[in-house]
Amino acid sequence: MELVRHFIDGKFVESENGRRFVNVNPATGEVLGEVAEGGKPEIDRAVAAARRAFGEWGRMPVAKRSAILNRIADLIDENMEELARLETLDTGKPLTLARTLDIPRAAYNFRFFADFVKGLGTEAFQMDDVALNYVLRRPVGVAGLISPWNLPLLLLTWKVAPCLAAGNTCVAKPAELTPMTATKLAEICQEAGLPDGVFNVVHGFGPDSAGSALTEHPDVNLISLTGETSTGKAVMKAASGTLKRVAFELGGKNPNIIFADADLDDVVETTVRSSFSNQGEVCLCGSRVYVERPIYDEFLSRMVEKAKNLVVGDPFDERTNVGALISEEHLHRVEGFIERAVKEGGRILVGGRRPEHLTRGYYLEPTIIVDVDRRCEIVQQEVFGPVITVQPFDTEEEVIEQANDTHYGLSATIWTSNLKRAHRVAARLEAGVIWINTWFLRDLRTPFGGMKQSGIGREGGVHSFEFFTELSNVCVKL
Ligand SMILES: NC(=O)C1=CN([C@@H]2O[C@H](COP(=O)(O)OP(=O)(O)OC[C@H]3O[C@@H](n4cnc5c(N)ncnc54)[C@H](O)[C@@H]3O)[C@@H](O)[C@H]2O)C=CC1
Ligand SMILES: O=C(O)/C=C/C=C(\O)C(=O)O
Repeated sequence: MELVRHFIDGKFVESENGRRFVNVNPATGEVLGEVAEGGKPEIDRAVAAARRAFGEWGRMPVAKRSAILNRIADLIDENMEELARLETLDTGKPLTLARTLDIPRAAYNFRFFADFVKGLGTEAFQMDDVALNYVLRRPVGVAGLISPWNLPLLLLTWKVAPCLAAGNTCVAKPAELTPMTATKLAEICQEAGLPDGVFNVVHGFGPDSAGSALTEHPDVNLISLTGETSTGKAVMKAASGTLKRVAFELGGKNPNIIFADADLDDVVETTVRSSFSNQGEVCLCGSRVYVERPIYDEFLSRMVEKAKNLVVGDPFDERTNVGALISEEHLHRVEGFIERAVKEGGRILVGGRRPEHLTRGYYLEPTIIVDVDRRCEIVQQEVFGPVITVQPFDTEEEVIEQANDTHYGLSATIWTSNLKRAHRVAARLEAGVIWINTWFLRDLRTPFGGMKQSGIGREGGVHSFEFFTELSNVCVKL
């Protein structure tokens, strides 16, 4: 792609001051192109355009809005190959994953919310023969949607689709490391007939840039962010000046709890995925693996074997399982976690290095670390890379206590053939999303989000609409 531009009020534009930054392909380290670097002036223009468009879009009949959103979904499907290629160039993720997860889910996000909004109801309460209360639901206004680099189009559309379905307009601020599919989505929105100003994209950085200008803007009503926990804290402060409503999906340090009676073939196959898919750059990855002692050794030997056989390399090669990490800086960050884990007594069973056969790009071998203490940094902090720790446990009580012992609370996985135990453990885990004998199986009607420092609020189904709509109670005296 040549220059990646902003999309403001239906036009692809550069920044007023002409500033740009470079976009790097993490699989090669080569420059892919330049990106317009937005700041306050671009955010001001985009917010003004979104505010102007709000009246007409918010009042449009739901069926008409829904038809436009379904058209966007169709066009995402039609542009599948190009979108998948752009996502792989930007992120370094395997093309096979972009084709099977990221882009199909982006289309489905639009289709799902376009349909869901048509069945959305409200409440009514009768006070005997005295009065009737009914509730009006309406869009809130202009939303700021801030997304991360790991699943760029999937996570951007997870916000844009319900936001627009509810009748709001928005300014999206994609992650600076992965700008391309957001601008392609703008082209698609235009082709689908979305009115100018309803969806705007401003590229740029977070602090002192487009991100902070958006979160501080007095005419933005809502901020939805997916990103790091520390970013959530900064955005909350910035948004407090004008008391914006916020929804945050933040980091995770998710426990994967494996009891001895689980189906080990299934466990190993899925745990390889939940540890290393998308290079471990998924907030839902089960990076802390707890294994009941009787199967600990066998589990480890099978996992090590599988991890060694994963193909790390060129994301465009269909045989590749693990692509490149997002950036050189992130690769150093992940390597730093591994080094400190070893200093704290951890033992690397497999991986821990850059693959020797890859001389450029930001690759890391899938890594399994054992013999770590529960207080080690690697057990407590989100790494966001292809790195897991594995620890044995002896009792249900002990593993629940360890699983809950971080300040995160995003997701958890439980493996057992004893369903009574599975339900009992699930009820005690401090996590917003819990899987039993599976991982990353998503039903978009369900609440999605984190407890503790993993987030504020829930997205999905009616929960997205709770965030993206205002309610007014009307009390009528009978
Ligand atoms: N809970 C969840 O669903 C998910 C959480 N994440 C988390 O995101 C992180 C990886 O993504 P990154 O892009 O590095 O996260 P990040 O927090 O650095 O950036 C996310 C977005 O926020 C923007 N941003 C950063 N600082 C900002 C500020 N002060 N004001 C306004 N905007 C700001 C960035 O430009 C980017 O668009 C991981 O830590 C991961 O846990 C990622 C995906 C999903
Ligand atoms: O399925 C979803 O809606 C979200 C999935 C993944 C994340 O949020 C994440 O990695 O970051």
